[in-house]
Amino acid sequence: MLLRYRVGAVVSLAKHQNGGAKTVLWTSKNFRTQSGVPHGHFAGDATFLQAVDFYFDKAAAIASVSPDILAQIKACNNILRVQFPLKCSNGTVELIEAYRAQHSHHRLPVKGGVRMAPNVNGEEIMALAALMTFKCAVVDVPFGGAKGGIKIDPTKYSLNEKEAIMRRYTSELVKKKFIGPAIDVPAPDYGTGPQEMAWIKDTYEHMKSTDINGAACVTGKPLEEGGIHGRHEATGLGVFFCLREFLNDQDLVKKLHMSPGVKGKTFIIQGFGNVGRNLVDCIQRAGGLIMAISEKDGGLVDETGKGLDVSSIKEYHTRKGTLCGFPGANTIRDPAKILELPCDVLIPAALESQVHSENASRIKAQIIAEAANGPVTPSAEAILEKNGAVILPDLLLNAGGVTVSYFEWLKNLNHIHFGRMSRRMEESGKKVLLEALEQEFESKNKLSDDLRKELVKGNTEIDFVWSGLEETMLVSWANVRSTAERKDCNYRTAAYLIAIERIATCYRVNGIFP
Ligand SMILES: NC(=O)C1=CN([C@@H]2O[C@H](COP(=O)(O)OP(=O)(O)OC[C@H]3O[C@@H](n4cnc5c(N)ncnc54)[C@H](O)[C@@H]3O)[C@@H](O)[C@H]2O)C=CC1
Ligand SMILES: O=C(O)CCC(=O)C(=O)O
Repeated sequence: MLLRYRVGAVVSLAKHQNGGAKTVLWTSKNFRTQSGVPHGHFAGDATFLQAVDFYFDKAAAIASVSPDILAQIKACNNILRVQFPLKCSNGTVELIEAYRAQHSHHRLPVKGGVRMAPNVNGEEIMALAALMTFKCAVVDVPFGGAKGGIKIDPTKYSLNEKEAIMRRYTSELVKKKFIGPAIDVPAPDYGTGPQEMAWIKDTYEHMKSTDINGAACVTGKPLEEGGIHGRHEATGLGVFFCLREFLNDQDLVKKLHMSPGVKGKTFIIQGFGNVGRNLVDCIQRAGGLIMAISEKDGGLVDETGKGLDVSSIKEYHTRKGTLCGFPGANTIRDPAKILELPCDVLIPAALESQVHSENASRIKAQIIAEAANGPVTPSAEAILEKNGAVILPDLLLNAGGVTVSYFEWLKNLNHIHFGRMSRRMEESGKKVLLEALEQEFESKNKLSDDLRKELVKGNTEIDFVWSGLEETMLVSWANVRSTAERKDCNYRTAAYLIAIERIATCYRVNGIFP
């Protein structure tokens, strides 16, 4: 497969020495040779970056966009690679390797998570950054795409060491102007969460103490640090909203010989982290049956036919740090095997390239819901689709996270939380209305205090967030569904097509500087 790269705004392969940090501002061109063996590459499959390029090209072929603009949209603009020393708790010094890729600046700031994983490499981060560009465009969130990665296994480092790594990484981003509320806004991803985001914010604010919008330099922060209610659950909930729409669609499920609805459907989830844990709650509440869950070191399979007891499993997982050995289910040590068990919906919620050319033909699920980024390779997609399965693609399905990050960023720029100005006003308006109705109808059966409270309740921040998230996911899904129908293509191609045409419009309308 041919990969075309463009030299981005950060051009020369220049090395700087600063305080022990070796910084290389790479062109994308020289990246492949320098970054080593791409993570997740199964023989016979495209690498993650090749996969994103492949999916892009497939949609580009049916887009009404000129080849020169397509080349611009496809290219990764900047990639920053830094190496810096970490003074470890045992007194030794370790070299840490980290990245930030900014794929597209057609909208600013650029946006995307930062992951911590042992297999992080430049190509992977470029693929993830490109996905962020297309994801934001699909759900109409006004950001360009970016992604960061730190090549460590976070479970092997103490809290103090992780803090030092995150703060140094942030300081490198500040020095290279790769972070800021109007420039580039990181968020949580695989292996990171609110604590890491708090360190990013604090470091940024120390280095940029006059930036009144400093809190908006990162999203996914703890609530006390300017985070927003609901960001933690947002990705899982967004996945659920889309999946629920698909399963409630009589015409679509009929084609899979299924009855409509979530209730009674069987689900398998790979990865019990932020996305997976929040998602299983939504599925269970809607009557879905969780038949198996896998983690890195093994997973659990239901033996009762009624679905796993998820709340007990969560408690066990939090306490033991593993799923294995949970008494109420069958432990399977090889997590890869769990993907192949019978179910209606398989939800990969861990890493890329998990369903590949070698295992795709053994997948029994008819619906693959991509909660993770890039879990299905192009070869696997071809096999799954040939076998009649439907794939709900990552760039639509897991966009709930960045959607709520957008709300958090807006909240930080506004310096006020959603609902603060309106909640009591809504409540007093509704009270007046209720009292007027009661007087008018002289109701003998007055409303109970509880019902009255419920009826007059004004909207709080979480009400705004859920409403905005549901609206975004449902409108985006409807758009992807109708585009797929109109263009006679799969949902992934439809989502890429929507993204490409939106970004192309942006170039057309704004022009190209200079
Ligand atoms: N956190 C977020 O808001 C968003 C995350 N995503 C994507 O969702 C995926 C998961 O992210 P998070 O849940 O945030 O990460 P996380 O780090 O909270 O959880 C991921 C879990 O997957 C497990 N895992 C790793 N390899 C596995 C394997 N082979 N089999 C089974 N389990 C395995 C890990 O042990 C970990 O518990 C990633 O692809 C990420 O890029 C996408 C959009 C937003
Ligand atoms: O919340 C964000 O800004 C980005 C989340 C993310 O990294 C992703 O959607 O893959």
